[in-house]
Amino acid sequence: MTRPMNRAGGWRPFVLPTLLGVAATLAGVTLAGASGRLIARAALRPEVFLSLTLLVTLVRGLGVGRAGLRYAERLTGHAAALRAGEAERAALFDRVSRFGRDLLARERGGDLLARSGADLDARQFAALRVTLPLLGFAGAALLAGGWLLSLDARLGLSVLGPLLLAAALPWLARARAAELAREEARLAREHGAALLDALSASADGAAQLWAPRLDALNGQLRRVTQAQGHLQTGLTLGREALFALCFTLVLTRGLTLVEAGALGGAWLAAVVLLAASSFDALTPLALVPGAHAAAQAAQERDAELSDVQPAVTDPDHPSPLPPGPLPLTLDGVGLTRGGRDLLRGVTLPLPPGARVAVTGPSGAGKSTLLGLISRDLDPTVGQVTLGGTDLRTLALADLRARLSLHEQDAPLLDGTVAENLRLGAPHAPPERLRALLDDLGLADLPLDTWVGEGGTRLSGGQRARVSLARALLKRSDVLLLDEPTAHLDPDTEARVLRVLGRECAGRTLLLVTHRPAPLILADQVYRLQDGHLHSLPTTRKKVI
Ligand SMILES: Nc1ncnc2c1ncn2[C@@H]1O[C@H](COP(=O)(O)OP(=O)(O)OP(=O)(O)O)[C@@H](O)[C@H]1O
Repeated sequence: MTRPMNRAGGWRPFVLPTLLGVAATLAGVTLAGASGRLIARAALRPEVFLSLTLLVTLVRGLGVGRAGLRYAERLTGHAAALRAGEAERAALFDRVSRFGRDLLARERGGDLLARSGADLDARQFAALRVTLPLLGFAGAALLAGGWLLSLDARLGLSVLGPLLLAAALPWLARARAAELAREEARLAREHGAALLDALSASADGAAQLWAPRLDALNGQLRRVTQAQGHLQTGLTLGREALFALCFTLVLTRGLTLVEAGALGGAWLAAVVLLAASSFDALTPLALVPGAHAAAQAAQERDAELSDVQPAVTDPDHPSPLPPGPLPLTLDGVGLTRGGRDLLRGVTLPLPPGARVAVTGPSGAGKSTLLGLISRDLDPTVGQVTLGGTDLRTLALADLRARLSLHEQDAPLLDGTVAENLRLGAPHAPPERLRALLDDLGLADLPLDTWVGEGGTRLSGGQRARVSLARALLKRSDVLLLDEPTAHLDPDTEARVLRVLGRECAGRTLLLVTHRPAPLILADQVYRLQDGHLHSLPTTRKKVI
């Protein structure tokens, strides 16, 4: 699937900057010609300098006007590109958010970063880096070529021939330039991903394993950059050689015309400078194939993502959810994951206020069971219902508003403790946040503590309790808690369980745990093994 470049903003915002850019190029070419004529006229007959007022004004006007046009082109061009980028960014966020964490199972962090960095840059500036130079050059070639052809056919061809040949050089080198641009983008993504891996593995010394990989990637990137430099040098040399040819041909033909009286001496300088400045308009063309390839590659990567279906999708016409606590039911749920039948015919009724715990061996699918309820994934057979309605027919946002989820690895967002807590309860007063943290044994953790990426600046136990507090603060009907007391010493665990007992009142609780202590919260305990749920006897005691 291909889309026009700068799809989100369309091409219209780039019309004005492109016209301004072309006008600036033409002003430059005309300025060179007019200056040549002026200098030559003034040098040949200084006494008539005053009669050249019109020419002087034109040269001055073009000098100032060209700078003004170029400035306006940059201003409007970048504004248009940034606006297009803004729309692209929003569209990208929309696409990425449909996948949620699934995307990280699909591609690495470095790839994901490239989507919003290099890819976006390549696409949003495509019009300025590709279309504008091409049109600018076409305008310059038409103006210079047209005028010179009208003066003398051979004079015109002396300029147009080398000029078009020089323009063909980047076109001839386009395959190589595209190959290098794509390779550079690929290596930069690889490098970003390897760097993130190395950073996250740095604590256990495993980063050393990445050092040779990073070195190798650096070396490859250097070689690609050198190859790009060589290509550009080759193109520059070719262009200069053709300019030298053009200059010789124009001068030879021009002098012949002057000698024959077909061309005024003062016009010769104008002709030569006009030819020279037409070659200037060629300079940005050398980067066009690379910029075009980079934009195309970015677009292909984007299309690839657009063509992939996320694990769960929002229904087009979601069913409404009645207010108030609703029964949640897993009804004959089967799930095949990674080629394995992880869950088989699992049925679990969770009426409002039910308190259920699930235990079972590692890898049995306990967290996956919670994921089916939060719709991180859908069952292969059977259904999960809320208030009798299949979750797949509910808007994801509606469903998730009814749930609080504490995950096993308790991921926090890079921000303060208070910011993390407020994700669950945006309007909770600081006193409520403080009191809950104190209850959970986090009296020493100030609300303005910066938790770092993923919460890495906190201990495992602190991170788990901040995540738990976030889940509890959210006023939802259903609490899904995955290992709520992991990382805690027995005293702290007992304290946390007391808080949970209090905060779960009137809410449905489904907790997953390997530890015996949290089972005290449950009215019903199940063991998940070999894909089946087995009910276990419970002896629920009062949580102290
Ligand atoms: N994103 C994924 N894609 C494919 N398979 C996955 C994915 N996440 C987990 N699995 C697989 O699903 C199975 C169940 O994982 P799950 O995390 O639900 O087990 P668990 O019972 O919670 O284990 P533990 O007690 O160790 O936390 C595992 O075999 C795992 O490899």
